[in-house]
Parts: sequence; structure tokens; C-alpha cells
Amino acid sequence: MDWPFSLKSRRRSISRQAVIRLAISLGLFVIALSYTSALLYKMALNKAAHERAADLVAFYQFRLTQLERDWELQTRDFKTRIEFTRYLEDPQTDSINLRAFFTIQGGGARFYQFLVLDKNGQTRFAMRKDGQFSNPLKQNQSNGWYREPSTGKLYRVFLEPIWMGNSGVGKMLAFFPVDNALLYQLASPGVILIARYQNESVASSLGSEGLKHHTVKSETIERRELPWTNELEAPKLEIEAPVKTIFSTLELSIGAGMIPFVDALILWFALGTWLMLQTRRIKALGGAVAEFSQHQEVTSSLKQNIRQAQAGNVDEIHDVAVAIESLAQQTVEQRLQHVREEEQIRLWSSVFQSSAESIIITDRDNKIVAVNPAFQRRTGYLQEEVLGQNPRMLSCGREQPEFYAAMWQSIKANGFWQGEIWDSDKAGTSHPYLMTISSVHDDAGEITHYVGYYTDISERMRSDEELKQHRDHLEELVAGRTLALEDANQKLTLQSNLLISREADLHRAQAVAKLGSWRLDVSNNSLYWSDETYRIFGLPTDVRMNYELFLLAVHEDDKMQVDQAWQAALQGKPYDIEHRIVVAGKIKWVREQAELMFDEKGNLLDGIGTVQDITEKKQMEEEVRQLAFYDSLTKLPNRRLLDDRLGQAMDASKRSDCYGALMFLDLDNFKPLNDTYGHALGDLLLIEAAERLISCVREIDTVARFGGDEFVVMLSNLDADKAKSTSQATIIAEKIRSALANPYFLIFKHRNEPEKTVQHHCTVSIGVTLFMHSETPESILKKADMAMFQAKETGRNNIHHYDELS
Ligand SMILES: Nc1nc2c(ncn2[C@@H]2O[C@H](COP(=O)(O)OP(=O)(O)OP(=O)(O)O)[C@@H](O)[C@H]2O)c(=O)[nH]1
Repeated sequence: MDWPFSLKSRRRSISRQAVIRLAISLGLFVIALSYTSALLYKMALNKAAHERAADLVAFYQFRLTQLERDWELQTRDFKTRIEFTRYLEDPQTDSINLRAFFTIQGGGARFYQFLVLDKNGQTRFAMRKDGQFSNPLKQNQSNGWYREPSTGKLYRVFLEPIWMGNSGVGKMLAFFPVDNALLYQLASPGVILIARYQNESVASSLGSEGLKHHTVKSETIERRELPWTNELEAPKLEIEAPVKTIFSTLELSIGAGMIPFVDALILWFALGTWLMLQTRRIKALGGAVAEFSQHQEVTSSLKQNIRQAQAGNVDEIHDVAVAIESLAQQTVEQRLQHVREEEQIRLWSSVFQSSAESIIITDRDNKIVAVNPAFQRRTGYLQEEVLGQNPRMLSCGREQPEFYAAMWQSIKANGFWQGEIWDSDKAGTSHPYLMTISSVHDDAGEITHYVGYYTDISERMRSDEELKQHRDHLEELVAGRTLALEDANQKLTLQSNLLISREADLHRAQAVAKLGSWRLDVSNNSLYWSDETYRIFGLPTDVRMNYELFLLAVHEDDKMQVDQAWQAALQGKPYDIEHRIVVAGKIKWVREQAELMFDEKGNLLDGIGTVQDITEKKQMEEEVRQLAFYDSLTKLPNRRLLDDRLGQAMDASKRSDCYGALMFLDLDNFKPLNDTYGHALGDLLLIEAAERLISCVREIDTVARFGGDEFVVMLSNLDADKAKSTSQATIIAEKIRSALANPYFLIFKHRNEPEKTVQHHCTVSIGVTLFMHSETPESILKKADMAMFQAKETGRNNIHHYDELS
């Protein structure tokens, strides 16, 4: 198995893991065992120490009892000797004699101090080991213990009554010191003795230093206390034996309980869990193998088992899991590959067997090894008859050796050859074939086989021949038709040229007439404009037009009218309309006419129309109108238009029953101005007078020039009351008279002379008449004229009403 490098580097084998875990377990077990052994050893030591301490107590009980007994016996022995002497009876006996006597008796060597008291308790004799007698130890003359206050030393005191002859019964007191020396003598090796009297250390087997000793920790010694005697005030003997302590009792008890538990825990964690995990992984491996053997597929369940087995360390189980997965995948892939190969072989086999083409396979020596059924049908040879033969056997001898040499050269050089060849069948009949020969190579590139495909082309050659004949016939036909077509083409070209020239003529004619045309194609909702139409609308000819774009060019005020006319035309009404368009900010007038075609159901099929630029015509019409109805100098309505307006005013008066007023005006002394400065200056005054007249009246009123220096002002729709109407007319007439009487400043230039301003005073005579619908225009004008004449007569610059004439 070829492991990925990364896996190798992380690899931790099960044996290594097991060794590590066992080593850890063993180490921990040894530690636990050592601890247990230490505990047991400590228990044994403790037990031995207890036993030894008990032995020591027993021993010292014995030793103390013995000591007490010795001391008592020594005291009694000494008393016996004193009773046999008579020295104490004789008061004359001095202390020197007595000391000599006791020295002989050896008392000084036995006691630290020896006292003889008489019956009154008076010291008769005292003797001490250090020879001091001046200050003997005293006590309350009884058996027991005495602690000397000055030195703090403790003594065991024995009292014995003694016969003192004439003096009666006295006492003998013997003092045995309980001091360091005594305890040192009593102590065994490794044992420390301390005497305590009334809770105070008074002597130690270690000497004076021992009294202060606290160097040994309490837990490292076994300490026992022993009463010296049964007396209450007796000192106590403290016996100390050192013990080697390893663990305390608490540790001992906790340790004893914990060790098995910890051991179990270690085993569980170190081995149990690990073993359980490995077992689970191995089980997953088993599951994966079982899964694969059952389904023979890499199922999701198998993958899950493999993942489970791979979980944890990269170890042998992991290796096996990877190997199983890889093996399963390879097996599945191999099986698929095998199936594919089998299918391919089956396919090739069926192709080989069922091919309509003849196939022949030879080995590298060009010996036939297989032929397909088509070959057998074509040649009439059975496979057994041709196996091992050279395909040369099929040659009909038509091809030359050079042909075959070239064929083999091509096969060697290119791996294949294709060409036409004639072969004969078993019956000896020759047939033409299209043949392809390919060489087959092994993995090393060596030729192993040759495969030849034969396609019988007899039929094709026959049809080729027929085709050739047919083609020749067709070519003849085409040649004939071509001539006819060329002739027709020439005619067409002539007609086309004629058409082009006519179209050019049409364009020219349209341009001259300023008459464009358009055509509506309903099928694609397109509007085709002639060049002249584009020119009229001021648009480049490459703009693709439609109805909406056309409407954009129509003057804002005419849009509705145009659209209504077009909608009406779509309903079958004639389309002939004049309207304005706006081209580059300028207004143009066009006339549009159209003819629309509909089907039986009334659906629009197509339409054709003309657009004529009638701007000039409109302008001329306007000029004519101006000339017909307006005065060319002052631009005021002329007499003809005045007549018309007067007629309208009379009609209005008929409807409203209100009066109108007509004023006839004639400038006073106008002629001299003409005579002095010429007609041109007179014209300027007439223009100025006309403007002043317009400024004096309402828009609905009419100011007209009647001729020469005569003007007419017509006020319409004044009032139903005559007096009120007269008053209103008078006010306006007065306003006019006053306005025209203001001086005129006329700028005058005569030929090459410099410009000069002429000031002129001019008045006006006004004749006024009211009118209603009952009169004729002529009579109204006549009345006003008569009134004006009267105004002139009365000195000019006057207003005169017709009514005042009578
Ligand atoms: N400049 C000029 N003069 C005109 C025009 N038409 C008429 N006239 C002159 O106007 C004058 C009219 O004269 P009248 O009204 O008869 O005489 P007048 O001087 O105004 O005297 P009264 O009307 O009586 O006050 C004539 O001399 C005409 O030649 C015109 O279009 N231009």
C-alpha cells in the first residue's frame, strides 16, 4: 500500500500506543504499589514502636520499683546502724565525732544528704555529699518528695523513726536526688528519659540540654508517661523513643481507601477506554467490509463506517480503513471499466457483424484472420475458404503492380490508404470498390493487423454516369435559358434606367411643385416619405418615419385638428387638410391629402398621400386680404371692412338691443402740412394719428381709415339707453379729440438732406351718431358725415352729434 506522505508522518501504531499505555499503567501501578508498601512498612514500624514503648514502660516500672526498693533498703540499713550506736544518746558527742562515725558507716556515699532530727524536729546532725552542712535541706519531716526552692532540684526523701536514748524518738531523713545523672544511668540506648515534677522538667537523661530539647517533632517519637510511684505528688517519668514516620495516619487511611479506586480508574482510562475505542473502530471496519460484500458499491453507509474506523489516530486500523476504501473504489471502478469494455466489445462485434460494408482483417503478414458476413455475401466466399489466404486472391488483375506498391507505401507512411479498386468475387465477376485499409498497432507501436473496408461503388458509378448525362442536358438547357435571360435582362435594364430617370424626374417635379408624397405600409406600421416630403419637414432622409414622429412636427395648435382629420380618414372620410408645421423654429403651412385603401371588413390595407408646402400661397393670401380690407399706410381696416364690421355691429345691436355709435373724423388743416413738407411727412402724421386713435378705444371697437385724412371710429354694444349711450360716445369722442390735438413730432428726412424733426399741431373735427339695427350702413355713415361737417362749420376741433342738427 502506498501511503500518502502526510499520513506516514502522523502515524502512531497500535503497538506503540499499547506500549506507551502499558508503560504509563505500569509506572502508575508501581507508584501505587510503592505507596502501599510504604504504608505497610510504616504500619509495621508504628506497631513495633508501640510494642517497644509498652516494653519500655514495663521495664521502667520495674526499674523504678527496684530503685525505690534499693533506696528504702539503704535507708533502713543505715537506720539500723544508727540504732546500734549510742552516740546519739550522748548530748556531749560533737559533730566531729558523729561525722567520723557516719563516714565510717559509709552513709555519705549512699545519700546526697542525711539528717538526724530530735523529737522536737531540731537538726541534730546533717551531712551532705558535697560536705556543706551550713544550710541543710529541710522538709516537712515525712516520706515523699522535696524540691529545693533555691536550686530547683528534686529529691526522694525517706523518713525513718530512730531511738535516741534519753532524748526519746527522733527521725532520720535520707535524700536521694532525682537528677540528670540518675536519669542518664536509668536510660537505655535510644531512649530519652525526662522527669517532670508539677509539670516542670527537672531532670533529663540528656543532661541539662535535654531539659530544653524539642528538636524531635512529635510525630517522629513515641512518647509515654509513667508515674514514679503511686503517690499523688510524685514526679512523672516521660519516656521518649524516636520512631521513623513516613506517612501520617490521615494519609494512611485516605491512601488505603483511594489506592484501589485510583488503580481502577487508571486501568479504565488507560486501557479500558482505549480498548473500547479500538474495538469500535475494528467493528466499523467489519461493517464496511460486510457492506461492500453485500452491495459491491461504495455506499454512504460504507463511507460512514470507513470514517468511523479512521477516526482517532493514524494507526494500523486507519491504514486498513484506507486500504478497504481504496480497494472498494478500485473494485467498483474496475467493474465499471470491465462493463464498459464488454459493452464496447459487444458494440464492435455487432458493428463488425451487421455492417453493410465488407470488412476483412488480416494479420501483420497479410493473412486473412476474419471476414464479416457482408464480405461473405459480397464475394460468395465462406470465411473458412479465405482464412489464412492473402487478400491478393480477390484481385481481378486490373490494377498494375505500381498501384499496389503505392498503396503499401501510403499504409506504411500514414497508417491508412483509401482508393478505388476492382476485385472479383467467387464467380469471377469484377466490381469496383472504394476501399480503405488501416493498420492496427499494439502498445509498442508494432503493426499487428490490417483492416480493410470495401464499399461497393458499382451503383454509385452508374448513378454518376446518369448524373453526368443529366447534367449535360441541363447545361444545354441552362445555356439556352441564359441567352433568353440575358436578353430579358437587357430589356429590364433599359426599363430600370427609364424608371430611375422617371423617378428622378418625379423628385425634380416634386421639388418644383413643393409637393411631397408618402406611403403607409400597414404590415410593418412604417411611413415612407419621398425626398421632397423630408425636405418640407426639414428632416434628413435617413430618419425612419411613423405617425407619432410626424405629429411631433405639427404645430401645437393644429395637432388636435390633424389627429381628428386622420382618425376620420381611418373611418373612410376624405383626408384633405391644411395645417401648420414647425421646421427649425419657423412655421410652415402644408396641405395634406390622402387616399386610404381598406379591405371588405374595413381594415386599413395601405395609404398614399401628398404633402404640399403652401406657405407662399398662404402668405400671398394674407397679403391680398390685407390689401382688400386694410389701408396700406396705417394698417387700419379700410372702408370695405368697416362696412362689414358695421353690419356685424348692427346684428349684435339687434340681439342685445343696445346702441352703437359711429364717429366720422376729419383732420383739420391737414393740407398745408402736405404742401409745406410733402406727402411723406403727411403720411407720418396719418400713421401717428391712427395709432393714437387705436389707443383711445376698446379692442372690440373698430378704427378705420375712410380715405385721405378721414377716419371712422365705431363703438359697438354701448347701452340700451340712448342718453347713456350718447354720454359714453361723447366721452370717447372727447378723449380722441384731446389725444389728436397733442403736438406731433415727426422725424423727417428728405433725400440727401440730414434728418430733422418737425413739430406740428393738428386738430380733428368729429361727427357722432348713435345707431341701432333699424338703419342702413349708408344712412349711418351719412349722418356721421353730416355731423362732422357741422363740426367743421362751427370752427373745427369740435365734436358734433347728429341729433343736434335739427
Ligand atoms: N400725405 C397725404 N395726403 C393726402 C392723402 N390723401 C389725401 N391727401 C391730402 O389731404 C388733403 C385733404 O384736404 P382737405 O381735407 O380737403 O383740406 P384741409 O386742409 O384738411 O382742410 P379742411 O379739411 O377743410 O380743414 C389733400 O390735400 C389731399 O391731397 C394721403 O394719402 N397722403
